Amino acid sequence: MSTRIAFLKGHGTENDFVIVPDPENALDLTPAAVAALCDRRAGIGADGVLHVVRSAAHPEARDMAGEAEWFMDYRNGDGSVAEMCGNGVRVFARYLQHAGHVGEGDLTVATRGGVKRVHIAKHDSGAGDVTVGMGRARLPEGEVTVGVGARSWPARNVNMGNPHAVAFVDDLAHAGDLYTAPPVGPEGTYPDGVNVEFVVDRAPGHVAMRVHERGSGETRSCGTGACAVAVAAARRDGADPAATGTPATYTVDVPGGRLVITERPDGEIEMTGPAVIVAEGEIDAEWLESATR
Ligand SMILES: N[C@@H](CCC[C@H](N)C(=O)O)C(=O)O
Repeated sequence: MSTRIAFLKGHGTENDFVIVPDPENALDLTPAAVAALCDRRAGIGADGVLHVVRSAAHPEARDMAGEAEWFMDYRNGDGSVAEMCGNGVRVFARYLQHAGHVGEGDLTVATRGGVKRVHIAKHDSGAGDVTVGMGRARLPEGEVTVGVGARSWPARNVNMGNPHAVAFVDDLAHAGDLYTAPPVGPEGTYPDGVNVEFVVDRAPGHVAMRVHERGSGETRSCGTGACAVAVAAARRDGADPAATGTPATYTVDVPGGRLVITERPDGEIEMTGPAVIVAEGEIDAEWLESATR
């Protein structure tokens, strides 16, 4: 009988992940293995993989081991590595709770974007029950442009640890089928690729978005994207918490649900939403090996 690798499946506002617990970092999770796991027809299917490793056992996280016991080694569905995944951190925390590594309340998670503080609420407030401190947004100078077919829009360049281009549009249908990455200019602005958000207004402090994620295609939600959208919407609306001392809160509807984002006067951004574990199982190691050959 071939070796089995334990996995779980989870999602946050339908941004879905294969979770692979590997505390001692013993698995060789190559880009091809990640892509095989995320394949929605031949694999388990997901937008990305959450490789769960003890910080002390991962070369990229060892420095954070004193602050956070667990490292989220996040990979996009095509096997590429990303700096951060906002929904991923919330689902990662839910997994740690599910596995009995942590309880409700506060915890820390090491990511490539630094140590993130997470709070798992005892009761769902209605907005979902896992909150993550996402850190500060960076707003690099210079306007970018996003295009779809014959249309193009000015967009805001927002960095949430990972890169985003946020375009306000009249109708989310104008984003088209999003089967391929929308072109973003000027060329060379995002040498490592970019996540692109299309946004419409729903009401004051309430927007809706679609996203094309670097490395995953169109997804049903993107946490870092929703934060980038909230910050872009706040600046467009003349709200700058650092300047006014007043927090700015935006409700961001995504195809897979709703996220609530608050930017505090110190610049810290908090995101709240649901995070769910839906299944557990075993991967056939031989299949994974052959799928990556
Ligand atoms: N879905 C994620 C973002 C995942 C990484 C992104 N595709 C990238 O390459 O930057 C989120 O919830 O933030």
